[in-house]
Amino acid sequence: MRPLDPRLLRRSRAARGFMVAGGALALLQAGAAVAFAWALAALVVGLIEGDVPGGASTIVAVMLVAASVRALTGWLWEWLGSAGAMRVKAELRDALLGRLEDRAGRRSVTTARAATLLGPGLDALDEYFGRYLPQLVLTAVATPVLVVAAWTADWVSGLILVIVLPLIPVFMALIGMATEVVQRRQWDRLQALSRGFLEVLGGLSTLMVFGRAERQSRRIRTVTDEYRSSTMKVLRVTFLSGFTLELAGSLSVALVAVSIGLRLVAGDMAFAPGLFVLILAPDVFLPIRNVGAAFHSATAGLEASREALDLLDADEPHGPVRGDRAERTDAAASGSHDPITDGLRGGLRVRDLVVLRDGQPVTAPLDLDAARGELVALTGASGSGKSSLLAAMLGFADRTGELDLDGVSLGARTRRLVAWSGQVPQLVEGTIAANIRLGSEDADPALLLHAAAVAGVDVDPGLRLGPAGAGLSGGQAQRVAVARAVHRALAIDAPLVLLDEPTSALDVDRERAMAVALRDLARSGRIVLVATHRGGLADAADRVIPIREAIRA
Ligand SMILES: Nc1ncnc2c1ncn2[C@@H]1O[C@H](COP(=O)(O)OP(=O)(O)OP(=O)(O)O)[C@@H](O)[C@H]1O
Repeated sequence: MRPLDPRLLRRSRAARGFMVAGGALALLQAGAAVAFAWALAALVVGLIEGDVPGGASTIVAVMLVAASVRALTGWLWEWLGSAGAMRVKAELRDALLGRLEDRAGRRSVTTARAATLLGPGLDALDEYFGRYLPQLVLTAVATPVLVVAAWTADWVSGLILVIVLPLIPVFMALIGMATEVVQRRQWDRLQALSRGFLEVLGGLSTLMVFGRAERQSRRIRTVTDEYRSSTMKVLRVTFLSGFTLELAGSLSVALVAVSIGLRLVAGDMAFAPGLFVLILAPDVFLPIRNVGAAFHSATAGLEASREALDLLDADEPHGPVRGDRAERTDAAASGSHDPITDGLRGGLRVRDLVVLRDGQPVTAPLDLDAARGELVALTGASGSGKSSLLAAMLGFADRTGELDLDGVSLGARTRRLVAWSGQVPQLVEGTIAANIRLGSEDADPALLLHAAAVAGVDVDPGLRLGPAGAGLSGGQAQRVAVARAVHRALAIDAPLVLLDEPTSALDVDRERAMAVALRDLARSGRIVLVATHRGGLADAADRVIPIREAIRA
């Protein structure tokens, strides 16, 4: 495990700032340590010899200033550590969220992994920045200054320090190798635990109905036990390595002390430089010993930041064009300046569109043209790819082929132009009105009633829903979700409205009413594209596009 991942410095401005400010603080701290050791040695020797150079009060003042500077730098380190951790976490979270949004719908990053990484994973950077990195910077910057000061006073002690100091990093490297394995195993276990919890929570009612809840609790118990035992293993390695490093540090200081003692007794050395080096020697080893002690509490942060950086550095897939990259390519080819707003012409145009999931085609090639004002129905067998086509239009799934609206390539970057409701209503806790206005809260309040009327919402907009929108029937929830998409379409004047199975839970009369209302919505100057199995909605559409199933290898 590397003590500091250079990618962190490359990626994070805050981390670079931390290192520069830390370097300056370390120099200040080293200077204060040298000044304190010199002043104390001068005072003691002066008092013994009856002649304090410059006067005892001056020396005491120097000692007080040096001690104050050390205390101040200690406090500044605390502040720098927490501020640095906060900023770096925010930067990494921001970058990761951006990357995960690009990757939405990909299986490579599971929800549990993302949640663990973004939450407790990056929180572990507090220890890393708060305790470990300050000591690492001190070791890199202050230790050489202290060694040079000791060498200047007594070259033999300087030489001993130069010989024994590298032993500690060697021990640390050996311990680091052992730690890496146990730490990675523990991180994997934590992720497995989160994954298990998330799956079980998501499907709890199903598991209970099918009598599988007990088996799942046994599974969680097993994973928890494994996590507990791997935590104990990490702790064992931590204690052992702490002991080893303390021993190595103490023996090294003892070596310097013994050599000085022998030479003082033999009269080969003056008392003042000997005392100065003796006072300074523990300070020389202190940062490196602290690095060892803080290393283990920081490894969780190191491991999480490694994973975050791996994810950020992961190569984009080759071959098939990803949603947002397709936009850029198409925009460049058409020479357009603002791919989102320029060149409004021509409605929806789809050529040879194939949606990819995990790099594999899941739809047959599709051609489609739709003009503004049209209600278009995508129909086809279950699994033929209707939802996947909508996902590609939203930039949630990779695709090949051309897909543009009014001459602008559709995908992640144009998502804000599209109003959408999915197959599952996905309502949130709060009032029906808040659910409908979600994301467009500033819109004209009159639009709420308009959208509710289009979607046939007949429940009181002030009614409060429970967590995950609990409190409505399936059909009611579906209509609220459609109302939300319609509200957004009206609020942002979206040229494209995508609705996935908007009438699947409605009776025939309500379906007919919604079909008419959606056609009217289209007539107001937008394309309304619905994926549907229902004849009633398809019959009302201006255009019906049958989706063929992809031929799979
Ligand atoms: N997230 C995903 N990852 C991988 N494959 C997927 C994913 N979602 C869908 N698929 C696959 O893509 C194909 C098309 O699925 P899609 O949901 O688009 O079909 P659909 O026509 O909307 O089906 P339905 O009418 O049942 O909703 C299916 O074979 C499915 O297995």
